[in-house]
Amino acid sequence: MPDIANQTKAQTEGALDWVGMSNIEMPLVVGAANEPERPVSALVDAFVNLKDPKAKGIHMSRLYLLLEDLSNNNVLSHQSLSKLLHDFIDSHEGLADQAYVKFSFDYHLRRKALISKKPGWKAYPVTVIGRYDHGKLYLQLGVDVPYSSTCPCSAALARQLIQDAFADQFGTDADVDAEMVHRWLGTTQGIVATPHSQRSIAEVKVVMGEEISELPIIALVDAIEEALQTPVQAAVKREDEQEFARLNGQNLMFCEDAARRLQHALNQHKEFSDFWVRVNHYESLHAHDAVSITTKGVPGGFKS
Ligand SMILES: Nc1nc2c(ncn2[C@@H]2O[C@H](COP(=O)(O)OP(=O)(O)OP(=O)(O)O)[C@@H](O)[C@H]2O)c(=O)[nH]1
Repeated sequence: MPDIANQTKAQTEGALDWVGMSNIEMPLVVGAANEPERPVSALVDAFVNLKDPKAKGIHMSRLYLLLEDLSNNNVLSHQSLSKLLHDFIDSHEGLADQAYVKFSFDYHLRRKALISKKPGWKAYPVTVIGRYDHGKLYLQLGVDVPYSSTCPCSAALARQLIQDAFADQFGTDADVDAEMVHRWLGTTQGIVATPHSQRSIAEVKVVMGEEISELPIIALVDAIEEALQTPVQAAVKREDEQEFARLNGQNLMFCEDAARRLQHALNQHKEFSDFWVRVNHYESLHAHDAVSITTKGVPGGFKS
């Protein structure tokens, strides 16, 4: 059989940064810290550099078959990722000395309701990137976390309308009957305006330091949800919805507030040597989004 990659030379010579395959469909078993191993349906990007300017091309099938082996016989973990990248390079002796792989999948977690504690599934889009670069291993974990954000400005404007409605109803200096006020507060006129809120998504990427041996997916999701306080819910009874309303009211957030909360929380996690955060508030006031971006500020690290 003709073997173009091995037997012919490049028509135009030149080294290439990355060559490989994108969007390979593949089932995988994911091994994350503090969770049982879990099957997922992944899309995979696999690349090596082509350092020989005269070589016709890389051997895509070798990368594919190494991924096949991971899919069938192993679990996606820190260790298997590191081995995979080394195998990518070993399979391209003389052609490549750098390797890159990216796995994208939804990772389902059981999350408990706020008060009733009823469990429900939530799917978190996760990316795991591994790169073997000039003898150094680089591992990145990314997750998108949906949450609710209520506008602090809108809340203040709504409070003012409520104060005005109160003055209209009871006057400003008369003695008021507490029982009447209590009853009035329970009517639509008592809460005459409500602030707007929106479903929002925090996109977070972290670089995993060398001390991390298991994928910290749950720790990262927990850190983000703990910082924001208003993650979207799965199973919801009325007591849970009421608690969600209270949490929204007590955690009013511009996109700047959300990004700063995440910045502060991720700075506490020393095992993440770098981070990048993009907060997207899909506004209900506007047809456009409010966005803020921040990084840890590591020299040579993530850029906004
Ligand atoms: N390098 C390269 N291969 C491509 C591309 N598009 C499709 N292929 C195909 O990928 C297939 C696998 O290539 P190789 O890994 O070299 O296959 P092989 O020669 O059977 O495998 P080895 O014996 O391990 O070298 C070949 O049939 C190529 O034609 C491309 O853009 N670049």
